[in-house]
Amino acid sequence: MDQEAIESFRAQARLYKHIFNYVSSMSLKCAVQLGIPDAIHNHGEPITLSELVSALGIDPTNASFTYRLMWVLVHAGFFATTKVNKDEEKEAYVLTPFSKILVKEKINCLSPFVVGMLCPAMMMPWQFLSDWMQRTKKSPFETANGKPFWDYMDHDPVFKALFHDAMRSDSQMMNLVVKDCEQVFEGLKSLVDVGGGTGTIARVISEAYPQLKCTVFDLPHVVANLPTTGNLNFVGGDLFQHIPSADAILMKLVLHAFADEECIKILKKCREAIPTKGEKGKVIIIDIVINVEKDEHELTEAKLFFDMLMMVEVSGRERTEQDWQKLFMAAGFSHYKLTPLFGLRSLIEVYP
Ligand SMILES: C[S@@+](CC[C@H](N)C(=O)[O-])C[C@H]1O[C@@H](n2cnc3c(N)ncnc32)[C@H](O)[C@@H]1O
Ligand SMILES: O=c1cc(-c2ccc(O)cc2)oc2c(O)c(O)ccc12
Repeated sequence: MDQEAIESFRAQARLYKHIFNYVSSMSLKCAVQLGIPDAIHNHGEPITLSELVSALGIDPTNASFTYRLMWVLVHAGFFATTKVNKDEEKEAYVLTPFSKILVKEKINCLSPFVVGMLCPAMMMPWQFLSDWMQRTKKSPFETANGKPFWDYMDHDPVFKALFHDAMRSDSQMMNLVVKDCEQVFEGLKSLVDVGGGTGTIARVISEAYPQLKCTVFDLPHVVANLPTTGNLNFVGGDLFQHIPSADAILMKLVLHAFADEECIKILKKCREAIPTKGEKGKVIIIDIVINVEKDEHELTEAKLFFDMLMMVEVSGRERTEQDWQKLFMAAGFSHYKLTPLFGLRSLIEVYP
């Protein structure tokens, strides 16, 4: 075979891998729905195929399907295999760092994120992306689901629960870093978590800093019936209309859902809500900052995926540090301090 033909076949294999990347994500979703990470964890030692099939309540005649699912997931690194004992040929499955964060009893379990992000309402909009770019005014999400993201959520309780569970599980990971953020919260008496959802991150902060009065501010249907506990309370409203006053405003994964002009409006409202004189008064943003030069290839790829996700679902975008700086200055802020956190997010303190 000549060089050109060899290259074409290599390119074909790479192309097919990309075309069928969804097989990897959907197989992972299937594993989470079946409870495979929990079954392996609860077994307490490497689990053989027949033990796994039995633990999952799968009909033994379907064991070969489970074997093939595990084959692709082991190949992708979600699980690993080990020999049951040195002399035996028999293999058994174990968790890897990837699947350890899918075990339900772990505080940082991301299983709800897998199921929520891969639900039909989130997947269908991708079918309308090229159409939207060429001619449609409605966002891909609206074309696919009949309503814009937040309106649709108000009318579909199943989607609402899936999405908020996904965001809650993503926020739980913040437990791992909040204790390292003392200098961000020290000296503050009050904080409003704008677009704080059902209050996961505010609850973590209010427990870590009992002197801090924390308010979660979100759409009325999101915070309806959420009770005040200790130093944590909930207020419903629209962030474009009015933001409650406090020493600091927190916005985690909120601004990336909006276009630049909307972000400037929101930031101006935040500036009105905090003290603009003296030591206190800042906006704390936890969001993605794209840094192609500094980040590893895989991290940039994940951030670019989120950029596409924001475009398709809510007409938002992820930003570089320069993009963020422009927004802060346009909204009348004077300076900011950017601290990269672990994983995808950075923490930005923005001052009047
Ligand atoms: C991606 S979620 C982030 C939730 C939470 N901050 C977190 O990180 O888990 C964005 C939140 O913004 C809220 N939101 C969207 N539009 C809003 C508006 N106009 N006024 C108030 N909250 C809004 C949504 O209800 C949602 O809870
Ligand atoms: O569908 C999403 C996903 C996110 C999201 C979740 C977790 C991360 O670490 C980054 C991004 O954020 C969203 C969002 O802010 C929004 O307004 C709508 C949809 C999503």
